[in-house]
Amino acid sequence: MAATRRLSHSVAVITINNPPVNALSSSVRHGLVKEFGEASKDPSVKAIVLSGASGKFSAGADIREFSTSAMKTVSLEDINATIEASRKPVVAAIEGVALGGGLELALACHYRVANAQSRVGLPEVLIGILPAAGGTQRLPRLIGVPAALDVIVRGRDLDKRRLSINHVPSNPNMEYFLDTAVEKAKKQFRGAQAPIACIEAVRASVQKPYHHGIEKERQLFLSLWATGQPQAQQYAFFSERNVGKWTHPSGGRWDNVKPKPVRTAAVIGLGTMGRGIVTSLAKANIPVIALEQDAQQLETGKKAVNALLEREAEKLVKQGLTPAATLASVCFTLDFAELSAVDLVIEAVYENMKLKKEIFSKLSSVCKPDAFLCTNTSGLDIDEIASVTNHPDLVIGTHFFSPANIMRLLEVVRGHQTSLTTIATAMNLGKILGKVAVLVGNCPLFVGNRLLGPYLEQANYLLEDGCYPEDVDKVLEDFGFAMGPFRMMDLAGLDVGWRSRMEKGLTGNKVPPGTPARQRQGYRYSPLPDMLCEIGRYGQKAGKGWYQYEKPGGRFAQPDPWVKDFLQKYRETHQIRPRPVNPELILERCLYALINEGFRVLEDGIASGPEDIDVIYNNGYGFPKHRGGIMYHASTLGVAKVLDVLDTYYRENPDVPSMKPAFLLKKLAAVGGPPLKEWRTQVGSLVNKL
Ligand SMILES: CCCCCCC/C=C/C(=O)SCCNC(=O)CCNC(=O)[C@H](O)C(C)(C)COP(=O)(O)OP(=O)(O)OC[C@H]1O[C@@H](n2cnc3c(N)ncnc32)[C@H](O)[C@@H]1OP(=O)(O)O
Repeated sequence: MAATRRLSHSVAVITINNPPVNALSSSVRHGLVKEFGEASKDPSVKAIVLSGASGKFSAGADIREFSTSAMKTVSLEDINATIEASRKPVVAAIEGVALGGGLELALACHYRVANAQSRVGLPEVLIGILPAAGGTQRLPRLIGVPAALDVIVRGRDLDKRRLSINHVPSNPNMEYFLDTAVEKAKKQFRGAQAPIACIEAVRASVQKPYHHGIEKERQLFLSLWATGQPQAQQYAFFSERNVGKWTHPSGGRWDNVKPKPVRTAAVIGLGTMGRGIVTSLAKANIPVIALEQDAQQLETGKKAVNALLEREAEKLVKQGLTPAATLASVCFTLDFAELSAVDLVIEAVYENMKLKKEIFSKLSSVCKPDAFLCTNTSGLDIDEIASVTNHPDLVIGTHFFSPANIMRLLEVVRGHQTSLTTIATAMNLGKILGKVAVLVGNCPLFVGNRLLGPYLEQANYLLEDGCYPEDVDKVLEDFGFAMGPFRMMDLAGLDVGWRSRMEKGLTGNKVPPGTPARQRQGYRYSPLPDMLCEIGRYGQKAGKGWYQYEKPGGRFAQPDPWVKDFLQKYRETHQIRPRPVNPELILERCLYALINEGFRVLEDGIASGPEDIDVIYNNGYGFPKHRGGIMYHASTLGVAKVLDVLDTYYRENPDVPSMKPAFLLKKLAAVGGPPLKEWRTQVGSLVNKL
């Protein structure tokens, strides 16, 4: 786990060797103590170099050990203290990664050298903890408080050049500076405790001698652990890695099916989604052909892609990296024939089945027979789209999230006939594009958007019952959501859902005459969002929706007196007596609607496990990672409690079927609420509908 070799007789090189990332597991720490002790004692050793095997210094503490007794064995900070106190010079030779405890180890050394490609940072905050092996104490001493806060509280990588050009800044108003940082972190990280603990630990580095600071750092770590947030965030971390290990009921898996290379790709449609997808492919150095239907749209799309690539390039230059993607790797065309040789096509036109089928039928005739055909639909039937092609086995859904060049999530949707190679290729493409790809089954709206339905439904009912958009949004944002449901609807555009409801005959002229305004097929229905769309209040892009904005496309949502008046009149018209709804109830209704649909997705076999749902909702819909995910949160609430609340609500509101407790939820409660990692087994015994 750690071994020593000698250079020039007098230099001992201690190398950490714990594949795949040289995590500082208990065995590594023991190895370091032994090797370092021997090198220190050996009079022929004049200097010690610490390094990592396979081109990686260390990715830090072994996160899997945090909840185990292995943490109680030799502590990293004790090792760091020993290294720092060494009379022989100790040099950290950094390659690859020096993250978290890895960097803290390097900070304890007397000197650090790093190659230009190495990633150096303290990302502990991203898994709910703080750098508690001296990082919050040593880094401010090395680079000053403002720069250290930036690295520690945001979990950012350290900019290597900044270290050399920065002189340690003195700040006459340090307390004010730190208090402001706390306020900012509270707003930015919405309920996450780790960033605040990081700032408090750095505060201790300023106020107290080193050993007091270290003690404060340790206390903060322990109290953070007691909040449960680190466990939740670490579950989210590993879930993101586990979803890559996809399995298929036929026995195909991530490790026994080989993806095909994607050397060239094409994107159909240069709207918002298409532009982002083209940029994403270009960034990954995949030459791409972008196709539009008329010259003007092609030109507009080209300008937009250029602007996105320029922005991406600026970001890289700021990080000291050389941008590889340029407009030169994108070819723009109006001609389908130019797609004849590409390995993979991603269709990204608007959500219309007829149009998508026309395109796929055309692609099937112009593309080479083994080209993979992907659709960026956000919820249409993959099998129906595949049915018009000659090779339905090569058709798959690749649901990107907007902006597609930034958002990390990719839902990979398999149809009934999608081949294993097609799945492997799409999942691998996700990885190449730097996304977290999650394999899901084919059902209306797939996983993420399907979950959104009952959640937004409850949010709308809350307005009917007496709340205002800002009340509901505040509760969910305080819980930690990046955005409440009404701000989110305004951002996405209310017309998207409206058009889909019109197509389904839920609103507009297809609704049978005499249908009550607040009912569809005997169930409760809220026409509120339809009414907003009918008068052009589409949300942010229109300058008004559930909120008002400074201008069309403006970003600052302000509560709108018009909406208040509109809701009051609506309640009067429908003789609804508004009643106060307390924040706990708002949270419960929205959250439990989400959770219940999550259980249904699981029992339908659409997601293969709770982690898949959590990764999708965390990365695509702004669920707070410090709460692990929807399903993880349900497991911490306890399935019995979730069932009880849903049962009560559904008994009182039998006209809201989305709140009828899911069968799987009842089953889990009946078997005593097993831990989340056992839920997959319970689902396995239900019918797999894929
Ligand atoms: C009073 C108490 C005192 C306690 C003091 C503790 C102070 C120190 C704390 C820490 O150091 S916490 C850890 C901080 N480090 C990180 O958060 C880094 C996390 N890892 C990554 O960001 C990435 O994995 C990477 C290192 C950049 C490599 O990325 P890459 O894309 O190349 O590979 P991955 O698929 O992400 O990972 C490969 C493999 O390795 C596992 N893994 C990664 N890091 C860790 C880790 N720190 N501990 C345990 N395991 C780790 C990862 O899960 C993958 O495993 P498999 O999925 O292949 O099984």
